Formats: sequence, structure tokens, C-alpha cells
Amino acid sequence: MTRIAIMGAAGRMGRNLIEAIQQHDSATLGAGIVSMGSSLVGADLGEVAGIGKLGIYASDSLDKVVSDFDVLIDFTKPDVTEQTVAFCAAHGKKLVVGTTGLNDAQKQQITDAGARTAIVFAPNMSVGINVCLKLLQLAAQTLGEGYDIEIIEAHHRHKIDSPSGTALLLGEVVADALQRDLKSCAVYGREGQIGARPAEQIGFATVRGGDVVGDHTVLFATEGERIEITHKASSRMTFAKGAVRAAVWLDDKTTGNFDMQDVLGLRQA
Ligand SMILES: NC(=O)C1=CN([C@@H]2O[C@H](COP(=O)(O)OP(=O)(O)OC[C@H]3O[C@@H](n4cnc5c(N)ncnc54)[C@H](OP(=O)(O)O)[C@@H]3O)[C@@H](O)[C@H]2O)C=CC1
Ligand SMILES: O=C(O)C1=N[C@H](C(=O)O)C[C@H](O)C1
Repeated sequence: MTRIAIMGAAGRMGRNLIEAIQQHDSATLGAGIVSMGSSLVGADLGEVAGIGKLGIYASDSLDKVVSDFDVLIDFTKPDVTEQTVAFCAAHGKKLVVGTTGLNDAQKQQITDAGARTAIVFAPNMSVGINVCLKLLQLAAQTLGEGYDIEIIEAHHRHKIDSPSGTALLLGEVVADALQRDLKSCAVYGREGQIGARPAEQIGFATVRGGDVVGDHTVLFATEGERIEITHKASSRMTFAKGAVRAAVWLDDKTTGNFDMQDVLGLRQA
């Protein structure tokens, strides 16, 4: 059994993670950490997730639960994830990071921590998006340079980062396949007299509203045709199940940096 702790246990993803752990035959909930000062400190985590009592209670500190878990799953926000990564590297705890909006230094911290523990870091833990990444490589390599590429994402009104981590990853995969540098060819939104579209540009458009769980489309447009590769998540359980699968997959790893392509066996596919 893989004993899992959840950082951000009362969040939208945290609650789904509690349920996903309960549904997994090889995983058990070891601990859940909520914000210091939260009214949920001490609450039964099963009740927090709406699935009935589990007898595991929300803590406000990783130090207090350090001996209760083998793998930590973190879906919080970048400054919190920074502390989580430092803690896991120091204590040899395996880690699954789903938080998006990390800056370059925070991503480097995760890479460095991979020398001390085993980490799965991915902006989207769904099987569907990870299959889309393979389809995109094929599409970009086959279509080549003659197609304009635009990435459109939509999320709920509470999302704090833009573009989504998934949209950025989709952009990186397409840019790599076309041997472009995303940092120099990406454009994030357009307004005013912008002129004709440069051929090598990869455009990003962000929509925020209501309760959209997560929609992503990569559009390849040329004269005479358009191709769209779209993924629509309708439940956060798809991400939560992927994260728990990643945590269990880490069980026999000691160190290293991995992503969902590794977990799903898609790396060489
Ligand atoms: N990789 C993937 O597949 C997916 C990634 N995500 C990403 O996951 C992240 C979280 O998303 P979501 O669940 O919607 O966000 P929420 O805001 O619902 O959840 C974040 C939780 O973290 C808690 N938190 C904040 N500070 C601390 C702390 N110091 N210690 C413990 N808990 C803390 C917050 O508590 P409080 O409100 O009390 O501060 C909140 O409950 C985002 O970056 C999102 O983009 C989301 C879905 C899928
Ligand atoms: O914040 C969210 O909700 C989501 N965030 C991830 C991202 O930024 O790509 C993944 C998913 O789309 C949901």
C-alpha cells in the first residue's frame, strides 16, 4: 500500500484526491494538510471530501505528519509548492506536483530536488491530455511549417494563472516538434493594429468563466483547411485519478524527475 499525503487537502483538487485515494486498491490516505489557521484544521478528511468519516484528520503542518506518508501530492499554488519541494527533498519523501504557474526558478528547484527524491511533475494528469501530446507531435511533424498554430484554453472563474500550465506544455510540444523556441515565438493575446500574423508565431488565447473544469484546443490553420485537437475535462476526478496513479507508480523509485508520459508508459510510444 502506498501511503499518500495531500498538500492542499481542502482545495478543489484536494477533495477529489481524497476520493481518488479511497477508490484506489493500492493507495491509502496517510495525511492531509490545509492552510494554517483554516477552520478545517482537525476536521475529518473524509467529511471534507463529502465521502463520510475516514478517521484521518486535517493537519496544518507537514512536520506533524512526516511519519504518516511515503508520497506527497501537492496541488496548491507556486509559493506553497516551493516549500513542499524543499521539505520532500530534505526528508526523502516522494512527490507528485500538479501545481501550475511556477516560474523558471521554481521549476529548476524541482529538477534539482530530483537528485534527492523521486518526483512526478505534470501540469495535467489526465490520460486524455497525455494522449493528445502524442497526437500533437505527429500533427506538428507531419503538417510542418505551412500551418498557423493557435492554442485556446478555457477554465473556471477561480483559476489564478494564465495561460494554463497545460496550454504552455501543449505549446512546448508543438514548438519542439517544429524546432522553434517557444519563448521567442509565443504571443499571449492580441489587441489593436497588430499587423499580419508572422508564420512562426504560436498564439495563446485564454477564456475564464463559470465552472469550466478545463478545455484545451490546438488549432492548425492553413488556406483550405483547419485541424483542431481538443480535450475537454468534465470532472476533476480525471486529474485526481492520474495523480494517485503517479503516486503509486513512484513507489519503487528512489530518485529522478518524471512526468505523466513516464507514468502512462507513453515516453517511447
Ligand atoms: N496537474 C493537473 O492535472 C491539475 C493542476 N491543477 C492545478 O492545481 C492547483 C490547485 O488548483 P485547485 O485545487 O483548483 O485550487 P484551490 O485553490 O481550490 O486549492 C488550493 C488549496 O491549497 C490550499 N493551501 C494554500 N496554502 C496552503 C498551505 N500553506 N498549506 C496547505 N494548503 C494550502 C488552499 O487553502 P486556502 O484556500 O485555505 O488557502 C486551497 O485549499 C492550481 O495550480 C491548478 O492549476 C488543477 C487541476 C489539475
Ligand atoms: O486550475 C485548474 O483547474 C486546472 N489547471 C491545470 C492547468 O493549468 O493546466 C490543468 C487543468 O486544466 C485544470
